[in-house]
Amino acid sequence: MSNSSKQNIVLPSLNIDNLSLFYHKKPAFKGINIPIHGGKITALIGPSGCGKSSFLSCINRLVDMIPNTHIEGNIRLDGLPILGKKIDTLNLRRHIGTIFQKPNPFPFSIYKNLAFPLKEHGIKDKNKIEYLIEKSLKNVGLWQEIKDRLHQNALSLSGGQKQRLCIARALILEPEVLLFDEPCSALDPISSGVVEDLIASLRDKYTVVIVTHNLAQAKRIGDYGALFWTENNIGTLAEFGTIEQIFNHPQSEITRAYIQGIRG
Ligand SMILES: Nc1ncnc2c1ncn2[C@@H]1O[C@H](COP(=O)(O)OP(=O)(O)OP(=O)(O)O)[C@@H](O)[C@H]1O
Repeated sequence: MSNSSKQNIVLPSLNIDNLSLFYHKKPAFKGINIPIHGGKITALIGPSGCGKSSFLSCINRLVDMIPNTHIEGNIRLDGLPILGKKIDTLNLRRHIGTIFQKPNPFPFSIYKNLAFPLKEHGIKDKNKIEYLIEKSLKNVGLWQEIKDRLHQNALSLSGGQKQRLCIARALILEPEVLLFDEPCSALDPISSGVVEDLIASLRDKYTVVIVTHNLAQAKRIGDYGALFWTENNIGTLAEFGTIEQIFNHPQSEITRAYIQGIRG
């Protein structure tokens, strides 16, 4: 689906209902309720260890790969439950792309990095693959920069280019939801700005959830914000609201103190 046609469809929401995650029976977070609005950017903020990354790993079901984990509660994507053993997680991750903190291109060519997920999902037609590679690189503003070096090793790219390639690799499967786990924190300030602008440009085309330690970034690009906190070493949700509410009219004393840099 092209980005222009995406603008005409309703993007899926994610409903997080009383979600708890346990590692080896110990809760990482408990009782999280968040409505993640379709086509908007929801920024997850909060101190280290309060469960933000673990929360993302429940949405994309990467948590299934960690032994001795247990989830309680529900996550619904466009109303459909996505937890449970019967869900085809490979197919789910076609709809929910993830971009990690450290740009992690595979150690082979730029072309193969982008062709790999397509082949994994059964797309083998060379013309279609080349069309989708060009489209996804254009979507992240990389096409002009690297169109003449598609067969060079992706590890030869700069840090910012690598991260944009990883975003292109997520976009190539045409997901509706994108999860970003501190996508700028390993980048220099200029590359960080380029990637941040790119994420902001995805608003209205994808449902975006971003974990960031950079409060200014959350304020700049978020539509909604969720402050995670810890009580007795267990993650909780201190507050969810519009970014305007979180930063200018917080309802919780914890949020007020965290935003002002007094706590956390
Ligand atoms: N694979 C794991 N096995 C056991 N415990 C884990 C695992 N991953 C995370 N945890 C624990 O779960 C809690 C939440 O960690 P998580 O990384 O989700 O927090 P975070 O808010 O994303 O932190 P940061 O901002 O530092 O990335 C922590 O106590 C952490 O030690």
